[in-house]
Amino acid sequence: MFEKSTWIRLPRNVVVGHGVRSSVVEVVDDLHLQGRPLLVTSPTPRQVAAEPVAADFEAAGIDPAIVTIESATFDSVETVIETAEAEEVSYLIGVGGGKAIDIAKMASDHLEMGFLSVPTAASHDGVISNRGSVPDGNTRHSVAAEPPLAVVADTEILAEAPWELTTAGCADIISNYTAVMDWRLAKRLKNAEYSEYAAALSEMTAEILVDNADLIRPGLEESAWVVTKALMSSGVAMSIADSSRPASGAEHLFSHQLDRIAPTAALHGHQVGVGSIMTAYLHGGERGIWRDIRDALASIDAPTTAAELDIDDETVIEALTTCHEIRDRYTILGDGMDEHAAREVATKTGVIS
Ligand SMILES: NC(=O)C1=CN([C@@H]2O[C@H](COP(=O)(O)OP(=O)(O)OC[C@H]3O[C@@H](n4cnc5c(N)ncnc54)[C@H](OP(=O)(O)O)[C@@H]3O)[C@@H](O)[C@H]2O)C=CC1
Ligand SMILES: O=C(CO)COP(=O)(O)O
Ligand SMILES: [Zn+2]
Repeated sequence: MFEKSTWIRLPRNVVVGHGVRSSVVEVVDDLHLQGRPLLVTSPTPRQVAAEPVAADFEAAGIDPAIVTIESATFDSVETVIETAEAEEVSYLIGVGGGKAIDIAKMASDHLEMGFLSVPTAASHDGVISNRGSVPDGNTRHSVAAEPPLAVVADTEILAEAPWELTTAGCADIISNYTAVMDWRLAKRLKNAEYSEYAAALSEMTAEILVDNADLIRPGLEESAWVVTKALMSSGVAMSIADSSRPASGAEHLFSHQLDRIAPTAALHGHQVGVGSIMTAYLHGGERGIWRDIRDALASIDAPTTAAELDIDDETVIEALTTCHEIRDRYTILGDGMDEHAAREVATKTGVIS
């Protein structure tokens, strides 16, 4: 008997472009959302976008509530839940980088309310995804959550954000190459659940971004457009797979481990990019695509070395040799790298000196 089934959850409206911040109220109307929104934001995005969005609601005769969170923690999720209940809001709007959007996503899941995603940085592919990522004990990776009802990505705001946030988003996309290699390996060796459509979309997204690398330049709004479309496409791949597998392999394990052990972690996208150089080497050796990944990262000003991440060499080795333990996800790291092998791959790829 045929027993396969799939349920792909995606936003209904995705609005990307110059000045679309002022469309948030219209998008809410189009979704037939009633009542007050709670804007969930963090300090800088509050000034950049949440205050203007709140003013747009007020002008439309809707009184929005607003809560500012400082850190990606379950205490922040709790604060948002309490505020939503106290203010008697009907839906949430996450306005910010990955932190604010993930907190809004997790809180809306708990509250069984819809939420909208309004990114202020093109820094990660969780903007549209059905994954939420809030550190929980020793866990740093994402978990299943609701996707946003809509995404409103204003390229004017995204282009004015610090350039390194955009290069982090690019690196998060470039790392899809190795994520998909790991996924295929896990399918071959461990019969991991696999979606050819999601894998193809994820790889194609990385390819289109790399092919358009010459359009990705500081101060160019076209860059925000190219990167944001790629972030959306990668997030959709995760939703099709109902897993972060298409966009997260061993390079993400490496980054999650750095978040735990490095005294000051770098941006998520930058860490996974450097991880991807090394895991590409592990997949293909000298003749593999690791140089292409490194050169693509370098061409858009993303870090390619531990020094550029401001992380010391020994922390890189510790993360490489221990990160296979942090999640039940088979990758090229198998049951772990020994220290000599880790030092070799990190040195040969120039990640450490
Ligand atoms: N759910 C998912 O599927 C995914 C989730 N993620 C998660 O996303 C997070 C990474 O997101 P990231 O955006 O890098 O992290 P943050 O949200 O912490 O943002 C990084 C920094 O950028 C600042 N910022 C944001 N927008 C602007 C702006 N327009 N101008 C100036 N500064 C700005 C923030 O300010 P401030 O300090 O004021 O907030 C913060 O200091 C990680 O936690 C990662 O795990 C990543 C990929 C997928
Ligand atoms: O960052 C992600 C995809 O880019 C999400 O992956 P994780 O599930 O590893 O957190
Ligand atoms: Zn990522």
